[in-house]
Order: sequence, then C-alpha cells, then structure tokens
Amino acid sequence: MKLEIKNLLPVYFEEERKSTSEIWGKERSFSNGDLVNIVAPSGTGKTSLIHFLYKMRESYSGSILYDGQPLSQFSKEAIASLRKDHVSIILQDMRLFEEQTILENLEIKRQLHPYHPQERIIEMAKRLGVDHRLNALAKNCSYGEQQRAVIIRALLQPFGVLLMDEPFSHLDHANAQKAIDLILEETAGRKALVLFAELEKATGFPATHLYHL
Ligand SMILES: Nc1ncnc2c1ncn2[C@@H]1O[C@H](COP(=O)(O)OP(=O)(O)OP(=O)(O)O)[C@@H](O)[C@H]1O
Repeated sequence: MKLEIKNLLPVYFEEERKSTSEIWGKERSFSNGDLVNIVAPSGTGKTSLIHFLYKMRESYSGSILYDGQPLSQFSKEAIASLRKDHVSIILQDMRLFEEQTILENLEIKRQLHPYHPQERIIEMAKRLGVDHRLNALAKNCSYGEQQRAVIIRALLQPFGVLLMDEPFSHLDHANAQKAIDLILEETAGRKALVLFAELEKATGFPATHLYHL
C-alpha cells in the first residue's frame, strides 16, 4: 500500500513549523516494506500525525493519500474497510475492554478482523512474555502487560500499513526489542509499511527512513 503526505500541517500549528520539520509541510511517499521512524520530541505533533493518518481527527491542512486516494474523501464505509483490512494502529492509550480478560480482548479483535488462527495469540503472548496473563482481567494488568496485549492486538488483523505512536513507552529495553522483532516478522509476512513515531530515535528498529517531526 502507498501512503503519501503532502504539505500537511495541524491547523493549530504556526506555518513556520514547516521550516524546521522534515514531515510538516513536506511531500513524502512511503510504500510496502518501508520502515519509517519519525523522531518527535514532546509537543512536535506526534500524536496529531498518527491520529490524522487513521482519520481520527481532521484538523489539518494539506493532504493524506492512500493508494492515491485522498483520505479526506473516504466515505464511512471506506474508512471502516481501510481500518479492517489495510491499516492497523498502536495508540498511546490502550483502549482495552477493562472488564474482559486479555485473551477475550484479543479474541474479539481476531474474530472481527480475521487473519491469524487462535493459536497465534498464544504464540505471540509467549514471545512477548505475557502468556501467563492471558486469563487476567485487563484492568488488573500492569501498563507493560497491557501494552504488550495492545501490540498483539494490532498484529492480529490484516494490514498493509502499521501506525505506531510510542508503542513501547511502558516496556524495558529487552521487552521492547522482543516486540520490535515480532512486529518486524509480522510486517514482513504482509509486505507492509511501518510508520513508527517515538520521542527519540528507536534503537533496534532497522529504519529505512528517518525523519524529525
Ligand atoms: N485539537 C487541538 N487544538 C489545539 N492544540 C492542539 C490540539 N491537539 C494538540 N494540540 C497541541 O499541539 C501540540 C502537539 O500535540 P500532540 O499531542 O500531537 O503532540 P505530541 O508530539 O504527541 O506530544 P507528547 O509527546 O507530549 O504526547 C501540543 O502543544 C498540543 O497542545
């Protein structure tokens, strides 16, 4: 899948941001297999960018195109289809169903957006060291455990683009690296593009493109 941004800028940013940013106000084009690392210190608009790309917010000037089609013109049905089959996301806030177990949270996602068999949930949970928490209620899990569940959830669906907003903020270095390795494996299997926004340059992520927001 091809993702293009053209002259993008949040409406609440001054025009002069364009002169200091490698993303805002620029034209960039990404395609299958690209691993894009966006380095974004606090306040540079990292969360805004990820929300714009998933059409959670539209408070920007400029344009975002998926396979040449402007996102602003997508119908509700087209957005639903984009999110179901083409674009997956790891947000900073976890949005788990707190009264459901981790396994139930993951199984709901897997059934709604089929790609993997149920066994793969168990395998991925083992890889990330959270298999012993699968039957715990989400609300009783630590932030680090919840974050690993959210990473697995994003990998259960089909996608050509994976958007990530500080996906490892609650993980130590070793667990973050395990998550990166799993994400790269799942991404390679789908020949997908990854757009990864972090406060600092990500170590252990073999970026093909590096931009400062
Ligand atoms: N809807 C909005 N209206 C006005 N200002 C906004 C709006 N959304 C975000 N901002 C401002 O834009 C700036 C960037 O916000 P954003 O949440 O995108 O930043 P961020 O780079 O993800 O920051 P952090 O790392 O602190 O989460 C902040 O100064 C924020 O207050």
